[in-house]
Amino acid sequence: MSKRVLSRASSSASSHSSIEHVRKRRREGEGNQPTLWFNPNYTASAEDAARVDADPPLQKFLEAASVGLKTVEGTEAVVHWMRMADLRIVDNRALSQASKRAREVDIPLIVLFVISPQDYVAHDRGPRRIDFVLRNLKSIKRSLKELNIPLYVTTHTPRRNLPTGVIDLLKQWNAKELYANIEYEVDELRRDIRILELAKQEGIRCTFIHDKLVVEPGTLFTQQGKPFAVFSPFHRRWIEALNRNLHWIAEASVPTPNDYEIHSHSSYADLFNQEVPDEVEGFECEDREKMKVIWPEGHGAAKEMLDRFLHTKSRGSQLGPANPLEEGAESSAKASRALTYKDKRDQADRDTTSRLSPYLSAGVISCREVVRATMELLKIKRVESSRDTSIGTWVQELAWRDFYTHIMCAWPRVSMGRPYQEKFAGVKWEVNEEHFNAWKEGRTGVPIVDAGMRQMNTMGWMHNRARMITAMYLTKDLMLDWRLGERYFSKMLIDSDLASNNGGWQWSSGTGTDPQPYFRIFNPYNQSEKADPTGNYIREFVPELGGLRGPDVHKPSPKTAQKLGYPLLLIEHGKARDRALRRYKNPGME
Ligand SMILES: Cc1cc2nc3c(=O)[nH]c(=O)nc-3n(C[C@H](O)[C@H](O)[C@H](O)COP(=O)(O)OP(=O)(O)OC[C@H]3O[C@@H](n4cnc5c(N)ncnc54)[C@H](O)[C@@H]3O)c2cc1C
Repeated sequence: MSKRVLSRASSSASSHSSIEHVRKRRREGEGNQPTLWFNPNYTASAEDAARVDADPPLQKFLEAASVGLKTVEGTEAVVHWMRMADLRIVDNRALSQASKRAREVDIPLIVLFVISPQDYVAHDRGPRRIDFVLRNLKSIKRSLKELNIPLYVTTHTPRRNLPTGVIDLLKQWNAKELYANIEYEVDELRRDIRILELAKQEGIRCTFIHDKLVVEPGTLFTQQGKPFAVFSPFHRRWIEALNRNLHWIAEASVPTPNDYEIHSHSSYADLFNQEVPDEVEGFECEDREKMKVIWPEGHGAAKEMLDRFLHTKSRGSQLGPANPLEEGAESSAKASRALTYKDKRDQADRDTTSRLSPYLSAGVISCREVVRATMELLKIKRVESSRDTSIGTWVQELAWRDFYTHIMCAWPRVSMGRPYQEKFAGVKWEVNEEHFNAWKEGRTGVPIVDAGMRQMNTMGWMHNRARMITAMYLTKDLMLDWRLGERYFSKMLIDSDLASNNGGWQWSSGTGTDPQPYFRIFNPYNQSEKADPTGNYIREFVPELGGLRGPDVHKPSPKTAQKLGYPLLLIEHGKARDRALRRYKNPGME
């Protein structure tokens, strides 16, 4: 097992001191290769995490933003800084406001995107996610050009002086107005606090806007005035507050075109000629052509996928790596996947869910637009989010998306490699590279686990139920550290989102906010029958078992497995379950 994997595979006191040691030696940007010779801290100490929780970066950022400059003079352009989670022109709040401001003072609008490879390393981003960003940027660049708005894409390393780089660009363009949507991750908030400081010194006004979520963080509180740590009461407040404030999901206007003269402007005309790179060094996407077919870029594609989810029924043909916009789906509202979601969503053997997560994670479509679409479908004037209806159940998933980002903002420790429930920091994990590799490659001998992992390796996406099953198998059956799985998912998923991924992993490992304690341990075989009643999911992704029918496909006997060249079990579920219960009950003990 590599040193890096080992260092994250244990949270004992001795391994902490070795992490500290490595941390001291490896400083950001150290060495001569600025892009790749960079090793961020993966696991904060309990003390550091507690300090950050006590004074969360979002709070500090909002305070810094509130004392920023209110007026500026002599600006020649307005800049919208587009980020990793707002890659769209339609219904983009900061872009819309930047455009309004540019029209108000009759100056051009410039859109900026900064590729920051060290941030991608720090967040365990994978090549598919980065490639998806680049593909979307190319599409946005074309659309913005039709509005005479340049999109300027630049690459910056090291990340520690990225704020200076951005402010220098603004100075170069004589732009004293900067607009951006807020990114809620700890590193990004700290970066933006620095931007605010530098901007103030340089007479630049910054406007940061909430855009990622349906309900912004810091809006919902318990009766005791605390952030919610449990989903059900959070969700009750979420839907109640949303229906009282429907303007929260109002559409932001599309940007107004710049004057055509910008194409002959001495400083800005060249910005149109600069190309979006095809790839980022260190993040070359080997299966790009396949990803382009399964996950076509652009708001138009996202909108079409949403429409199909709302108006067409699920198809077995969409089970694997297929083009989601293929012709042939029957169009009938009654057969809509959205209207059968409540009963069918856990089924992985058809495209029962929307598959919009890559688009929502990268902000190719706004979460507000998808909520509005559910209201239009039902022809209602309020948001439906009850568990009793299919649309309501689907909207509730969007509330989960909000919830996990709210959790990260209130308890930033979770994104610093710490469990939400600190008492589980000492749980004894196995260190077993062979088992970890078998899990990653889908060779555990448990068909539903292997199908899920192979689906992600093939498609860059995994069905939600399979994510839960595979994550729980890693942490409770193989007893391997949840952070190893979190990191592997993040690198492989095209929809990787720090808050949702972390929330999903901490839910599955029992270290998170979930009131159900650690002793919820999935039986993977029972789960398999529910998630894959036809067995088609397993047969699609585990071709060795393609000829099996009935219960055998969920649990082939050792003799059958051997005959078919399918791996034998790594561990027996009953024994693994006992071990997990023992270790969670007594953190630190064998
Ligand atoms: C271990 C684990 C890791 C995960 N990692 C990610 C991740 O990196 N990025 C990500 O977007 N989702 C993640 N999820 C949540 C969920 O699995 C995916 O959002 C969902 O499978 C995407 O498919 P869909 O778009 O068809 O979802 P639908 O069922 O159509 O749901 C609609 C949207 O709601 C949101 N959503 C649905 N379920 C969840 C959930 N449990 N938590 C948060 N948001 C949700 C997504 O934005 C999704 O696109 C993870 C879940 C687990 C258990």
